[in-house]
Amino acid sequence: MAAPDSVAIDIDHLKAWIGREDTATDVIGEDLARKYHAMFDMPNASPRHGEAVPRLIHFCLAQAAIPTSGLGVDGHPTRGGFLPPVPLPRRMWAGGALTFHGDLKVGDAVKRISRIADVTLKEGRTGPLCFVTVAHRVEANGALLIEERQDIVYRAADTGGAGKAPPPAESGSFVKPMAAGTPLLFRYSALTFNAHRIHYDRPYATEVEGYPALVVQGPMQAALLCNYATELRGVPPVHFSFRGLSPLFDTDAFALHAKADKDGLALWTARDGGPVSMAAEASW
Ligand SMILES: C/C(=C\C(=O)SCCNC(=O)CCNC(=O)[C@H](O)C(C)(C)COP(=O)(O)OP(=O)(O)OC[C@H]1O[C@@H](n2cnc3c(N)ncnc32)[C@H](O)[C@@H]1OP(=O)(O)O)C(=O)O
Repeated sequence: MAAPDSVAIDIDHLKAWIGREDTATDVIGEDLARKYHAMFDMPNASPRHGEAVPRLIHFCLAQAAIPTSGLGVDGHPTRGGFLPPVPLPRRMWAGGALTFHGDLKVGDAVKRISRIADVTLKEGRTGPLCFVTVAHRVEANGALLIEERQDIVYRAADTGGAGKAPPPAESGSFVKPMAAGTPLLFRYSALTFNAHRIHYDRPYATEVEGYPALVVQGPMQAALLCNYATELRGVPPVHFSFRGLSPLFDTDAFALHAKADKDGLALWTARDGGPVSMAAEASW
């Protein structure tokens, strides 16, 4: 992709999307619960009707069934519908913060109400960044169960200037080695109905967006960390937040790290010898 010298961004036009709403519904089936557990090698391989499902499984729910002809070059729905038409080519999931008011369960009829909460322009070390904040409310059977802030970032085309490498991550008090690998990335993209090509199309990820390999999904790293927090404490967190600090690639061996902090657990992913990729906080 030819990197434009500069991209004109009409932030007032993009801010006109603030307040735009979208509502979608779904039902948590036994099939999804089974596949989600299998994808992450979790115990309880066949959750039954009425059983609680893992935190963050809702990223798989109520995804927009946009016709394939309605996808843009990056595999996401063409911008300018619910999400504003940000003219920067490279989208990433930057982070999020969630409060859980209760458990989602197999069989729940789920409604997600999403609203564009903010659109901001920043200058990062890697160039211009346009953040779109989406506020989601997830209800099941009429009760509010999840309040979520989702941060999406759009970046300029790669110009080869990645900047100074961040320092290596420390090791946690608890460490769980992981291997991403393409089958896991594929399964996560498929279960979330997310066709973003940086996660499965290696020529696109490397030659067009300029990454060294396939990019490990941010929400998947968050889900792995949230599952790890649940495993360490024995109960799922009430508050969970996460922020992507540097990309993680499918070619990396990486680990989940955790340590106690004053509010609960600090968690992070990092490739062996590499910087923090996804930093998270869990509290109960
Ligand atoms: C699914 C899916 C997509 C994905 O899953 S993509 C993979 C997951 N995401 C990532 O791997 C993101 C990793 N993070 C980065 O690559 C960099 O942090 C990023 C976002 C490119 C920004 O790096 P910069 O070095 O250019 O930025 P600075 O650190 O200089 O910060 C500039 C200002 O931006 C704010 N900021 C930075 N990162 C974040 C963040 N993650 N969340 C919120 N805000 C962020 C930072 O605070 C600075 O703000 P000031 O107000 O202080 O200026 C899919 O698409 O569906």
